[in-house]
Amino acid sequence: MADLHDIRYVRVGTDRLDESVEFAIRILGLELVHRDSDAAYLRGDDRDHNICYVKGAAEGHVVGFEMATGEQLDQAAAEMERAGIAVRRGSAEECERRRVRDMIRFADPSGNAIELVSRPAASGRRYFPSRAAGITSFSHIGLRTTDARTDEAFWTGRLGAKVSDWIEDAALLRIDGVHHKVALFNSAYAGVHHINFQVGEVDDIMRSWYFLQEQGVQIAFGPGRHATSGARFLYFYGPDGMIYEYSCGVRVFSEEEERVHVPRQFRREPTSYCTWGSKPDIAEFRSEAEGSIAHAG
Ligand SMILES: CC(C)c1ccc(C(=O)O)c(O)c1O
Ligand SMILES: [Fe+2]
Repeated sequence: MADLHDIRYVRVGTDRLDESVEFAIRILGLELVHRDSDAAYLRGDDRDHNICYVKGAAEGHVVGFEMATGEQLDQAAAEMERAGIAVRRGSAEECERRRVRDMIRFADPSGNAIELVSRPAASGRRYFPSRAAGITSFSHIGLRTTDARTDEAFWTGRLGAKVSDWIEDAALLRIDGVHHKVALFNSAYAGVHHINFQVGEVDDIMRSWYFLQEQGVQIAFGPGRHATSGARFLYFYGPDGMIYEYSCGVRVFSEEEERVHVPRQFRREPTSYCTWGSKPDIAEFRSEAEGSIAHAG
């Protein structure tokens, strides 16, 4: 079973490259690290980059995870091939574009493109935010799933993730002490649902809430507090309908807490998503059956 060290990057194919970069800098507060005609690399922490916007929506969404060693990467590739999963080794050019030494690529059962990488580039320059959003790190992604139970089995059985909690059948998955690095999100199609950045404190969330509204940015959900991780949150829309989340105070398990933690089952109801009473403006919640999250008090 693979042992994912950490989430590393998201690659977002877009037909609106300039707009996405502008939004990431002016609204989100990310630092532009590199830009060429086909791609733009941005970050919200000291790593080389966290998001790479790639020219062309056909490139789709890709999530990259770091393996601690090249040997572990090779082992993960071999294990997955033995299990009948189609694994492709990245070319030298693909590795260069991702600033990694080595990589493999495969899909989860929903069809989400996943990359495992070794020796991603470190950066000697500290993160220089483009706006005072208070971002401290890139932390997790919301990942669309068309079959939450099957994807959960893949992430836990093949990739070594652990379930921290469920909301209905959608698991919040951890790969280290942080409550989750992948939040499965029920959907009719695959792809990245949201990209999360941690901010320092709840004041950052509230300041951004006012700032985003002033800038005419559509708020998707919040400000609120997740029942599951305990994090205070704010979700908002960027270009192409991509959702970004700022949150702070996500639960971090100690080794002892991890050892004894039993995942909690939350029902699909408003208070499972937000203990403060905020209502989401998110398509999947709107299209829920009558009487569920979009409608219940
Ligand atoms: C609504 C999504 C899937 C969700 C649910 C819970 C948390 C959390 O506990 O922090 C999230 O971060 C989410 O994105
Ligand atoms: Fe999230």
